[in-house]
Amino acid sequence: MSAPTTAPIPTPTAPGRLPLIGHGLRLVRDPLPFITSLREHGSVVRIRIGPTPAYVVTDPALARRVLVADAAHFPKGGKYYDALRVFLGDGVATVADGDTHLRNRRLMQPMFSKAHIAERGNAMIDQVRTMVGAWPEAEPRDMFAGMNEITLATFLVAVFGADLPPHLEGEFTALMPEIMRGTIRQVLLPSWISRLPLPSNRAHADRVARLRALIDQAIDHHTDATTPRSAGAESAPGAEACPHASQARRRQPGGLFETLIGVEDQLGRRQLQDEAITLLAGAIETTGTTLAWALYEIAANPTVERRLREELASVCRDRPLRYDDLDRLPYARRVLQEAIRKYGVSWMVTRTTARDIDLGGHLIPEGADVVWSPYLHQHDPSYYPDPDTFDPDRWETDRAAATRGSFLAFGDGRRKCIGENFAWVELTIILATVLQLWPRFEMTSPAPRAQAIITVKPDALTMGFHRESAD
Ligand code: HEM
Repeated sequence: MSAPTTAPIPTPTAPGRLPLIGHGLRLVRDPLPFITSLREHGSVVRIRIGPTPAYVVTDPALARRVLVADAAHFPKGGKYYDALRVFLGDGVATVADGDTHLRNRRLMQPMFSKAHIAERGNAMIDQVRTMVGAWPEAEPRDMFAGMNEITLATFLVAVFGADLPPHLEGEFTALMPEIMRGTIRQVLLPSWISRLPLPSNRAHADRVARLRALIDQAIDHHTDATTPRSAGAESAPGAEACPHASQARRRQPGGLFETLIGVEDQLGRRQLQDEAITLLAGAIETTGTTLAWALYEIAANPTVERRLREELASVCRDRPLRYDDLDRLPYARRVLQEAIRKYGVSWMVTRTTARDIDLGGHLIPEGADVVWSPYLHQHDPSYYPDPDTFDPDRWETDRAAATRGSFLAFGDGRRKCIGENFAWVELTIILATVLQLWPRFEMTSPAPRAQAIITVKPDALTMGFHRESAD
């Protein structure tokens, strides 16, 4: 950060502002065209959400300054995170920047190391095979809801182990969409309305309380299920190199959450609950939406489908997918990356300014909301020619260089997505398993429109799956 040495560049205000609501209506009615249109007006553009100004960063190099180089001056905070905290508590995604965030993030990081995820890989594959294999043939499936269900179940198996009582998974599945809707309501409405004793506010609070109780049961179940080994038991080769080696010796391998339970004395039970809820909220819809879009694009692009199936057949032959196969599926990775690029998945993420600050010559006042948008950058034609075209080959090494650091789907810097490694593993497992178990699938609804709510989701998308291929 540096104080401006010349007069600040005047920051343009986006056109179409209405009295009282500012750009609120455009953000609700057509958020994606609106947010991508801001690039035409400058690299930092002022919008108004109601009476409050917010500064949208349209240049990915400046977004990186916000997230990395000048991150200390652009902390997380503001109304949006206050509303999320009602649901997520002080989990790693919502807790303010500072020592607590750094410490908790450091304690959580080993949970998502490649080695720990690899230990859960085959259990995740089993779970996905069971669910995807049970789909009734040819019956139209709602892909957004269906993919969220699978990502939730896979996440639970990875994090808490394979033997959670079935009622927990069922209740999580029923509660999460309602809670997400209630949370959006609270983010959008003035905070005094969220505090009124309205039936909708009470119902939201009851659901959040129920989710907390379920999470607590999952943690207890996990702790009970992990029995101590006998004193003389051999440890796994290489276990000493792992920072959680003593924990691994004490317990049978369970889920990824084991590493957090191992530091419960440092975090406390309430914090463990907050972290589990945060991970649940961060993990499900992001990956579920990506998969729904990827399958839609595959159904719409026969060449992409053929290349995916050829790659999978060359690696697995006729046997089921194994964890070790995942790194040998580069085309599947490019397809998934392109689905994430084309559809966002996050379209609006916020920071506040800790002081008056110069950003690319624009003076942003202390306490202002600053918006950055992976979706906006990933649709910038100067980095992604023909951005509305689904083109997995743009991620081939020689062409990918042209994106020059503008791919910010997982964020960057100190608040970068902690679940990125996990997301790639889970996405690849689910995509490959659907292709292996269903030789043919097709759209059974008209082409969906992208709808920006929490993630950029399809407004309506159903598909049918068939055991016989077309030829
Ligand atoms: C396609 C999948 C995913 C995408 C595109 C995605 C995207 C993001 C982005 C953009 C951020 C940064 C937000 C910010 O800077 O304010 C983030 C943070 C986060 N993500 Fe993800 N995410 C994905 C999957 C996951 C998964 C699977 C998990 C959990 C297993 C997860 C957990 C989190 C958490 C806890 C944070 C907050 C990190 C912090 O503030 O320190 N995400 N994610």
